[in-house]
Amino acid sequence: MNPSRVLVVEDDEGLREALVDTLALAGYHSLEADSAEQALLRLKANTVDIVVSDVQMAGMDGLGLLRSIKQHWPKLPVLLMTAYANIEDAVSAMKEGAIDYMAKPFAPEVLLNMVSRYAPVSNDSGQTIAADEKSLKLLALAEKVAKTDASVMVLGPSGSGKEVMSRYIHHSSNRSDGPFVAINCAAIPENMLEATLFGYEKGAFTGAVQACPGKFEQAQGGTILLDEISEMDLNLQAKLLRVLQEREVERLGSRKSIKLDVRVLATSNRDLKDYVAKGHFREDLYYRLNVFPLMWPALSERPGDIEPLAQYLMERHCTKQGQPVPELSPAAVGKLKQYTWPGNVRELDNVIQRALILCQGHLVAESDILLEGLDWLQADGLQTLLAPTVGAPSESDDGTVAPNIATEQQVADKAKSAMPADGLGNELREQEFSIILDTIRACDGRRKDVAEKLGISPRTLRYKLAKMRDAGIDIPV
Ligand SMILES: Nc1ncnc2c1ncn2[C@@H]1O[C@H](COP(=O)(O)OP(=O)(O)OP(=O)(O)O)[C@@H](O)[C@H]1O
Repeated sequence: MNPSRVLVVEDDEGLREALVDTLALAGYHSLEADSAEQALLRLKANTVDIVVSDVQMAGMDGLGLLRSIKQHWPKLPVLLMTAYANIEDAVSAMKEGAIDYMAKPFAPEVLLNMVSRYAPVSNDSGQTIAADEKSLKLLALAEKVAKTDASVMVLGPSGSGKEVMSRYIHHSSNRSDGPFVAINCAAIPENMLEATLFGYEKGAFTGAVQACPGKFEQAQGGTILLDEISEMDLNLQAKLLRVLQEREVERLGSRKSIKLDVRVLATSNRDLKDYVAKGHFREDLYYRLNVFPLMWPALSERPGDIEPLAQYLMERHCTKQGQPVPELSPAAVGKLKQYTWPGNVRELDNVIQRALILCQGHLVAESDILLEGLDWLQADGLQTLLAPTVGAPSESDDGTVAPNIATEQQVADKAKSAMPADGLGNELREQEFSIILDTIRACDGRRKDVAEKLGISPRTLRYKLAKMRDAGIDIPV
């Protein structure tokens, strides 16, 4: 499941960060460059799937960069960003091989729509690991329902593998040759979700400088996954219901109906029935989506999956980094099996990445398995533990807590890499996370109220929650 890689070239640091955040929320990995010259250096050292570049930059401009890319990497797609006043430049750049352009300012979703046309979010192979009897039974059931065109609602706790399960259904269905289009309803700003789902015509809203098909159209002949559907606002739920009933969609700003041949899957980690009872989710939409409900259990309820999943995750990371795969010692396996995994498979993934950094030689020892809450406090500072094998502190301040020391990149750069050793930064982050958790509880899970109370935008809150989930923290719903 390697995410597609995007090289973002922008000399305005604030805008560059916003672009990278938007792409990260949607599941992309980004490389950054603050000039065309730096972009060329990055391209020499890294493989990327698409370049998103500003046109107006000091030194070599975006057009110069485009020409150089077309000369050295003719197949690499280049998407340009330009100010309105310079649109003519951008249009002539398209003649030179740019795939498209975006006029600034543009909505995050315009960026995501453009990028996703040339670089899918992940090149997932659809591999689903299951060994526990409970999981195997559920997969057999999923396979059965996959052969029908019924809507399926996959329910389960955060990080348990609901998206993996949804992909499994798609790959087992008669639509497996068609596209699988996933959209995270919680990660897209509310005012852009409608345009993202249904598409829009040129001029439908500010920033819609060209027509764009929506996710439903992109999923024609395949499957659409509406991830975290419960986070969709009630007005949009009504519109979605109409699309599902009529099996046709109208782009924003258009009266033309487009017939749909799309299978719909949805996920939620909420108790949706209760959510319906509280008036947050439409009952009619619930029944339309819930034709076949599948409960994907927490990892602790299927302990037989823990060891094979750990093995698979180790192989996944090592293969990606071209490293030999170490063995899990029996004591390490024992420790993994005894833990309760509140953050489910996503937390297991974090633990495995940490273990790969810590392990010496070909065996993952029990002491390489650091579990949140149990080992973090007692580890006497990981810096000490890591000191013999890794170097200087990382510069990154990505809002993660101390446990999230082992990103994939760090595994790659094992010899050079380091955990964030700045204890104060970690403490602050932990405090921030605990304030967020307290506020979620105080607001009874209502994300809008939480954002308001914290004085941050809902989008920033979603970003922070995504980071917390990635760090294996269970977010109350
Ligand atoms: N059965 C599985 N086989 C292989 N990988 C898995 C499996 N289950 C989960 N994973 C991995 O665990 C991580 C989390 O899985 P996924 O995103 O599907 O969870 P989720 O329940 O949809 O999470 P969220 O509720 O936060 O959206 C992913 O990296 C995924 O690859």
